[in-house]
Amino acid sequence: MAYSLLVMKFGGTNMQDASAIRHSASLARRSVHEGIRVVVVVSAMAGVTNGLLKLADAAQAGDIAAANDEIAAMRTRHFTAAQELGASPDSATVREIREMHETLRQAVYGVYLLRELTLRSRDLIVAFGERLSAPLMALALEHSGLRAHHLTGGEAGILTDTHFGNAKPLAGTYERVKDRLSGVLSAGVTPVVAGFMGETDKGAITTLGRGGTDFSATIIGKALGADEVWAWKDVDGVMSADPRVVQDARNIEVLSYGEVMELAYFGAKVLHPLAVTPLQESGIPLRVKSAADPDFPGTLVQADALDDGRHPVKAVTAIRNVSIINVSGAGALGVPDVVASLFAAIARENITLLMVSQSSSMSNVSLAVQSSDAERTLGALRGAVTAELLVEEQSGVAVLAIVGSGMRGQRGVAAGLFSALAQSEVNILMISQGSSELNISVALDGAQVEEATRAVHQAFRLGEQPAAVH
Ligand SMILES: Nc1ncnc2c1ncn2[C@@H]1O[C@H](COP(=O)(O)OP(=O)(O)O)[C@@H](O)[C@H]1O
Ligand SMILES: N[C@@H](CC(=O)OP(=O)(O)O)C(=O)O
Repeated sequence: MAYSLLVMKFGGTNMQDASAIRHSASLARRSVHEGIRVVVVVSAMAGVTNGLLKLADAAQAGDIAAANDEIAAMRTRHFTAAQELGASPDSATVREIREMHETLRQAVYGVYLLRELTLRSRDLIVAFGERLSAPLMALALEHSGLRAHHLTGGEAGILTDTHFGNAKPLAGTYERVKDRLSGVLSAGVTPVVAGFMGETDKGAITTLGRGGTDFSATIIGKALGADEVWAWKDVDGVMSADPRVVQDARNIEVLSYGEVMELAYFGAKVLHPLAVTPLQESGIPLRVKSAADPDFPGTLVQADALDDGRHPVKAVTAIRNVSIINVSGAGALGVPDVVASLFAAIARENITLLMVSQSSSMSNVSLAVQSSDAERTLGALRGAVTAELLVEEQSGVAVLAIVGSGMRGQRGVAAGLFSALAQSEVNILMISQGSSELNISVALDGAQVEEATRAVHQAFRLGEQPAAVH
C-alpha cells in the first residue's frame, strides 16, 4: 500500500537510551524518505514514569532527599542521552532539559511542603517523562537529516476531561490536533509529540492512564485521517500470550479492534485498553511492529477479525494483583435496591470492575477489582450497605482470560478451558463470559497464574500456525 501519512509511536524501550532513540529515529526517517509524512509520538525513557511516581510519593512522605536524588539521576540520564545524540552543552535541547528538571524539582518541592499529592499534581509530575523524551527524539531526527519540531500533548491539541490519572479526550480534540499539526506537516517538518499526556481547557496537564502513549498516537491518527498508526514495540506484535510467560507464544497476524480491546483490558500490557477506540469509527488500522525487525509485518488491528475456524481462541492473558470483594448476608442481597446501591457506590468511586457474579441464592455478590482499588472498594461498599451485610476482601487473586472472535457460537470452548485448568489442579474462584462472546474469564489463585496460562496456551494449541484464511 502507498501511504501518505503515518503516525508512529515509540514506547519506553524504544526510547531507553541514545542508541535506542537513534534507531527509532531511523525507522521514522525510512518512511519520510519514501515520501510519507510521519507524526512521531513518544513515551518516557523506560523506567522514568515509575521513577517519577516513586519520587512524588517520597516527597509526599517527607523524604525530599530521596526525591531530589531521583531527580538528579534522571537529569544525568537525559543529559547523557542528549550528549550522545550530539547536543552541545550550550544547545537549546540541553537548556530545555535543564529548565524542565528545574520546574520538576519545584513541583516536587511543593508536594513536599504541603505533604499532599493530589491526582492533579501527580499528573503534572509524571508527564515530565514524556516532555523530556520528546526533545531527545527531535534531536535524533534532526541529526538524521530531517526537520523536526517537538510539542507537549496539549500543544499538539490533545484536550481532555479532568479525570486526572485517567483522562479521556474531549470531542474538540480532533479538530484542534488537526489544526495544530497540519501546518507543521505541510511545512515539511516532522512533529514529535510527547505521548501519555493532554491538558484540560484550563491548561492543567492530565495523563491518559498507564501505557497511554498508544492512546495519544491513535487520537492523533484519527484527527489527521492517517493511513495507519504504527506502534513500534520490543516484541514481534500482539502475541498469543505474554512471551515472558509462555515461551512458544506466537505473533497474531490479524486481530479485530474488539479482540485487542479485550486482550488489553484483561492485562496484555502490549496496548492501552482504549487505544483502538479512536480508530473504530474511521476504520484506520493499527499495526503493532517490532523495532528489532522492521520488515516483519507484525499484527494488523482492523475492523474485521479473521477466523480460520480451527482456532476459536487466539490468545490467553492475565491480570495479576486482583482482589475479590465478597458481599454476603442471608437474603438481603435479593432486594434489588441493595445490589443497585452497591454498584452506585462503585460508580461514584470510579472503580473498574474486572468481574462480577451473584450467587443464585442471592446471598452473595462477588466483585473482582485490582488490589490497588481494594481499600477504596471496601470503604465504598461498607458505606453503602447496612451492618447485617458482611463485606470482605480475598487478596492474592489473578484473572485469566481467553480471547477470540471465533468463540462466538462455538461449543466446547468453556469446557476446554475448565479441563485445562482442572488438569493443572487450578481451582476456579469466579467465572464470567462477556455477552459479546469475545472472551471467557476466570478468577484463580494468583500463585498459579503462570502455570495456568501455559496450560491454557497449550490446550488451545495457540503456539501453532493458523490455517490460511481467504
Ligand atoms: N499478548 C502479548 N503480546 C505481546 N506482548 C505482550 C503480551 N502480553 C504482554 N506483553 C508484554 O508487553 C510488552 C510490550 O508492552 P510495553 O512494554 O508497554 O511496550 P512499549 O513500552 O514498547 O510500548 C512486551 O515486552 C511483552 O512482555
Ligand atoms: N510512560 C507511560 C506511558 C506509556 O505509554 O509508556 P510505554 O509506551 O513505555 O508503555 C507509562 O509508562 O505508562
